Amino acid sequence: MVTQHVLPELRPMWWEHGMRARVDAGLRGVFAQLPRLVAEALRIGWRADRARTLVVAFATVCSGAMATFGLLATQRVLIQLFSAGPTPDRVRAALPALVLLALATATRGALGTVTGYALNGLTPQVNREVERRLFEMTSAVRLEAFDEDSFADDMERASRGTESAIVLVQEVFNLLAGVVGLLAVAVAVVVIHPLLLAALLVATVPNAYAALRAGHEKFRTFLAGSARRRRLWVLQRLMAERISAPELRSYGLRDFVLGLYDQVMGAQTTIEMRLARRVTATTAVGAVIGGVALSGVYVLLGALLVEGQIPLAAAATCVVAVQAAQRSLSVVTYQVDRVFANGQHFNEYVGFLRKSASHLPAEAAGALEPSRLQEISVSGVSLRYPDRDSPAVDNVSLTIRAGETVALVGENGSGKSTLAAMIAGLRAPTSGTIRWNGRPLDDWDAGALRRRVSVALQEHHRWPFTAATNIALGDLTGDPHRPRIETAAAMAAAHDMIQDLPHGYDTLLDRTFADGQDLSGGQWQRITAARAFYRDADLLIMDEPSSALDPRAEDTLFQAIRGRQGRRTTILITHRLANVIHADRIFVLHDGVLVEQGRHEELMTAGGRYAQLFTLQAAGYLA
Ligand SMILES: Nc1ncnc2c1ncn2[C@@H]1O[C@H](COP(=O)(O)OP(=O)(O)OP(=O)(O)O)[C@@H](O)[C@H]1O
Repeated sequence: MVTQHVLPELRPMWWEHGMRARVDAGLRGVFAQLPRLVAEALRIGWRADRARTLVVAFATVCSGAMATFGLLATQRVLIQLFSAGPTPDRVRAALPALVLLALATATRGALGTVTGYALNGLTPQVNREVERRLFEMTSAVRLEAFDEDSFADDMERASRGTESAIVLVQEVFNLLAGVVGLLAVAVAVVVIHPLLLAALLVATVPNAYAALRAGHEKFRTFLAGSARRRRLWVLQRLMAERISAPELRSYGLRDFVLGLYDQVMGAQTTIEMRLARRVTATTAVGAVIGGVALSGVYVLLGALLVEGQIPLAAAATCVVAVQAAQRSLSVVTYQVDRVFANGQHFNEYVGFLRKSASHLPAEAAGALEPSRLQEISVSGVSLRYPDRDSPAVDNVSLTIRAGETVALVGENGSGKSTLAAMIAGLRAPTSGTIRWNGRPLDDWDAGALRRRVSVALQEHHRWPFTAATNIALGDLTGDPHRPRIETAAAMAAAHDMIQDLPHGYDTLLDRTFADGQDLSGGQWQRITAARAFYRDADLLIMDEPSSALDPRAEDTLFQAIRGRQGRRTTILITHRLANVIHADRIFVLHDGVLVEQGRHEELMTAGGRYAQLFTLQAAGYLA
């Protein structure tokens, strides 16, 4: 079997975008973008905590100034020590410069501590500010945003981009520290002897260029390995996770998956090894050029010394300066790469926020407080999902009056859930209008309207909270009320089951946490129904509430639903047609179109699609 067919090309991971941008931009592109990224990092820091950002910036620059002082003081010390005269006198003469050197060194150390302290305080604030803005956006966008193929990917990358924000800030300050350090050395060297600046450049620039090129090759290597890492990630999930473990064993898939591993990894490892050799070659060439250049500088210094152009002290200081410059330069080259790559991740975050703004609900045209439900009317409503040729719901019109229990039935994919989601206000129709008490849904205050509707979705979520909280989530307008929670649970046949859990209603329903428990599919479905009952809503929408329930639980649930009839309004979606016999009206959908409607007896007499489905199902029970 060809691996490509089993493990086709996977989507790039979030971090690969930054890497790819780095490789594509090349060295010149990286430098062109640096000023914008530096400005962006400073802006984030400034927004999160002005005082700390100022402290870090000030300490970084001062620390550079101290480096200049330090080098100049070093030279003064050397001049005094190399001057003529008895040794004790020379040491005494060097003392003031030595004190200055010690002071500059100590101040630099102190400034480093101040910078670290301020940055540590800045980190949680930047993280919080950036993350909160993301969550404010992801929890506000319309549901339709999630239908877009790229949305989930963009969000994944954006959420990783939040982690890059503080890294970007820190690295920009590191970069600034490196640049200030370099300038400090340059200033000190010029003050000592202008010619030494040329020597300094010769000794450091070739090495720096080689380091940047090697960095470029390393990025390419990393990128080449990304396909391997993505596949490894998939294979790891298949071979090492709980969810796939039972099937892996029951079908004896171990050798098959290990075979896939060998194929994928064999090819990838060869590519990576080839690139690794190139990185080593570039680094080695860089090191040789750097070494030769440095020897040249030392030869130049020797010549200047011999000809008496510079004093011995200046030559010695220059050696110290070259070493300091090399240290700063390696910081700068490393940070340039890091700032660029993290800047790209952060760009993903900024871009996501910008793009998502187009998915935010329109500012409420009307903010009317909705009145108690009297009637819902659906007029000529259609919805077409993106990338779908035919509409999921096609020109449907119907009316539901307060107190009615109506059922939406039809085969898989006929549009029942989509129609219910539009009635619940979770999705906007592509065309047509849904009215609540005669006014379009958009006229009402969206939050207030939602509070009057309770929805048990087919694809319900398993919230990682206790059983009690899972039910109380149905209505967070007041404090959770235990007797009310238990009543809702009893209506959904969940009460006894919850009491049997190790900590009853206080059992945590998530195995990721210590002491957490998992429930069966049917047990979760009971909790979901209980949550919907807990919200005492005008309109209850239940989408396939009993697909995983045992007959006894199903009976309890439908009794509770029938108990609402005449008092509250219920929309029921189910394939178990025995449960819709008592509905006030049954709407039959087929390929998104409303093809029949009426009471059970009327539809049976009509002998249409509903009658066929019902008879088919009933025959199964009688056989
Ligand atoms: N988010 C989505 N994006 C694209 N197409 C979708 C989406 N949700 C549903 N569809 C498609 O819309 C059509 C109607 O789906 P819907 O879930 O409303 O049907 P249903 O009648 O509730 O089906 P079932 O009985 O299986 O629950 C189907 O063809 C389905 O594939």
